[in-house]
Amino acid sequence: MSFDHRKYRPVPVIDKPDRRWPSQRIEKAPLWAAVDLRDGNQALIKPMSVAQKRRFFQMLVELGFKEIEVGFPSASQIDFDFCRALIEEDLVPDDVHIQVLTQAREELIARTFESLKGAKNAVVHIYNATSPTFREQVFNVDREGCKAIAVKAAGWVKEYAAKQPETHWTFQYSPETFSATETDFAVEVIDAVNAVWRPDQGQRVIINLPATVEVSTPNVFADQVETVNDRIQHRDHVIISVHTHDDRGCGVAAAELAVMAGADRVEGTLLGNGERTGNMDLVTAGMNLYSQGIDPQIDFSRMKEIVALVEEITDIQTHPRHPYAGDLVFSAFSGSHQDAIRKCLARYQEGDIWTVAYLPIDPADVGRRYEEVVRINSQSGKGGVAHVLERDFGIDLPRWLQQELAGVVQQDAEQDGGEITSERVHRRFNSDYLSVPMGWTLRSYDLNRNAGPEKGAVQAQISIGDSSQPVTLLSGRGDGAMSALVDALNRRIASDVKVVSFDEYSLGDNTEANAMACIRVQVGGVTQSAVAMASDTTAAALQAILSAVGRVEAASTVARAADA
Ligand SMILES: CC(=O)SCCNC(=O)CCNC(=O)[C@H](O)C(C)(C)COP(=O)(O)OP(=O)(O)OC[C@H]1O[C@@H](n2cnc3c(N)ncnc32)[C@H](O)[C@@H]1OP(=O)(O)O
Ligand SMILES: CC(C)C(=O)C(=O)O
Ligand SMILES: [Mg+2]
Repeated sequence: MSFDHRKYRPVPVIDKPDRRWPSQRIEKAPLWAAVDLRDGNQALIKPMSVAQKRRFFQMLVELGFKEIEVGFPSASQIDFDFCRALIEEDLVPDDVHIQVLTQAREELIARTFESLKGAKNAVVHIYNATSPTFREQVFNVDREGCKAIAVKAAGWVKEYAAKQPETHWTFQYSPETFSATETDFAVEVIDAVNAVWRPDQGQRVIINLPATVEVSTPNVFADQVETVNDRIQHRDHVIISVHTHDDRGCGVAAAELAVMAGADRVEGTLLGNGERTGNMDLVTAGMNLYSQGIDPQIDFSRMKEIVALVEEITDIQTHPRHPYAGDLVFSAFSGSHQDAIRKCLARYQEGDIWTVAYLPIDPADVGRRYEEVVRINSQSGKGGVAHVLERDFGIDLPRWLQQELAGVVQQDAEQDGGEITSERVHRRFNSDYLSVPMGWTLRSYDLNRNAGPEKGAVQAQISIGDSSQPVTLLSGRGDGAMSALVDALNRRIASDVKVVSFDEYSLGDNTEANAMACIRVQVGGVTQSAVAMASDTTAAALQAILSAVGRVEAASTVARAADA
C-alpha cells in the first residue's frame, strides 16, 4: 500500500501549562528581514543574475526593509559579486543592514567575510541543522557533536569579524530545523553560541528560529518559540527572529503566533517564494497587521509594482487568490456579497474607519480600483447588476426594475456560463428597456389643463411615430399627462392599459437627457416595463409608457403572425 498514513509520526507537542502567547496581542510590526535574494533565490529554477538582484534589492530598500539577506556569497560567484557591487558602489543606505548566509564551515565563513569587506552594517548568518534526523542521518553526530559545529563556527565568525573592524557586525545563528528539534536541545545550542558571541557584552546577536520544514500546527511552533524566549540566557540582549516555511500552509500564522510568543523579528519573502511551498509571505504578514490598524512599516501601497517585479524575476505567477495581492481578491461575484458591499460602500466616506462587508481592507490602499469589486456572473443578484449600472453608467434603477433586469442578466450569464461585463449589462438594459419600439417615438405633446368640462383635468394631444413615417395623433384626458396618455392609448388600442409602477429620476444638468422615467404597465393582462430618458420629466414619463405599450403590441403582432 503506498498511501499509508502509518508511516508518519506526529511532532511531539510541548507540555506547557505556563503558556502565555494565546492571550498576547500584536501591537506593532516586528523587525522584518527580507530573504528573497537568498532563500527565495535558492528555490528558483533559474537563480537571479546580479542585475536582477540589484533591481530586487532596490525595491526592497524603497519599500522600507532595513535588513535584507542578499545571498550566500561563499556558495556562488554571482552572490559574491553582488555583495561586492553593493559595497563598492555604495548602494546600501546607512540604515540598511545587508545579511549573508553561510554554512558553519571555516573556509565558507572566510569567503563570506571577504565578500563583506568595507560594508558599513552587515549580518553574518551561520546555520547548522539540529534535529535528530540531521544529527543521526546527515551529519552523523550526537548532541555534543552537533553543538560543537555551531560553537566552532561562532568562534570563527567572531575571529574573522575582529579582523574587519570597519564594519558594524551583527551575528546571526539559526539552529536549522529548529521546529523539528527537541526544544531543550535548541536552547542548549543557542546558549552555547551566545557564550561565544556574548550579546550581554554588546555584540548585536540575532537568534533565528526556523521552521525549515513546517511540521506542526502553528500553536506548537509558538510553544517552541515561547520556550526559547523564556529559557535562553541573555534574553534581553538577543533579538529573537523566526523564519517559517509554508509546507502545511501556515507559514504566516506560525510567524504571527511566534511574535505573540515573544519573537522580535520575522524573516520572509515577498509573496512567499521559497523552498518547496515557499517562505512565509511578507506581503500577507504585513498586510494582516495593516488590516488591524497597525503600521506595517513597509510601503505595500506599491502592491502592483511588487507583484510585477516578483513575477518577472522569479518567473512565478501570483495566484489570483493570493491574499491582498491576487487579481481576484477584491472581486465579489455572488449576489449577497455584492449587495452588502454596495450598501457599505455607499455609506463609506474618506476618513471613516473601514467596515465594508467582505473587504478586509480598502482596495484603493493597495492601488486597486473599486471597479474590480463587483463583477457579474450567474451567481450575482440585483444588487450587483444595479451597482455596475450605477457605477459605470450613472444609471440608478428602482428596486422592482433592478430585480427584473437582474433576472434577464442572470439568464444571459447562465447561457454563456461566464462573466457578464458591465458594458453588456448596459447593452441589455438599453435593448430590453430603453430602446423605443418602431413607430412609438414621442414626437410632441400638448397638455391643456382646464380645457375640458371637468375642472383640473388634463387634455392631451400626443403625436407619435418614427421620423420616417407620418405621425399618429393620440388624444386623451386624465388627471395628469400620464393618465391622459393612458386614456388615449386605451381608446386607440382598445386594450386595458394600466400603469402599475412608476419612478422618475433627475439625471443632473450635464446630460442631454435630464430625466429618466421607469415604468411598468399592464396591457390586457401582459406586464411590460420600459425606461425612457428625455429632456424633461413629462416627456420621459410619456415615452416610457409608449415604449412599454409599444413592446407589448409588437410582441402580440409577432405572436399573431406566428399563429396565422
Ligand atoms: C534551509 C536552508 O535554506 S540552508 C541554505 C541552503 N542553501 C544552499 O545550500 C545554497 C548554497 N549552497 C551551496 O552552494 C553548497 O551547498 C555549498 C557551496 C555551500 C557547499 O557545497 P559543498 O561543499 O559542495 O557541499 P554540499 O553542498 O554537498 O553540502 C553538504 C556538505 O556540507 C555539510 N553541511 C551542510 N550544512 C552544513 C552546515 N550548516 N554547516 C556545516 N556543514 C554543513 C554536510 O554535512 C556535507 O558535508 P560532507 O560533504 O562532509 O558530508
Ligand atoms: C538557513 C535557514 C534560516 C533557512 O533558510 C531555513 O532553515 O529554512
Ligand atoms: Mg528557509
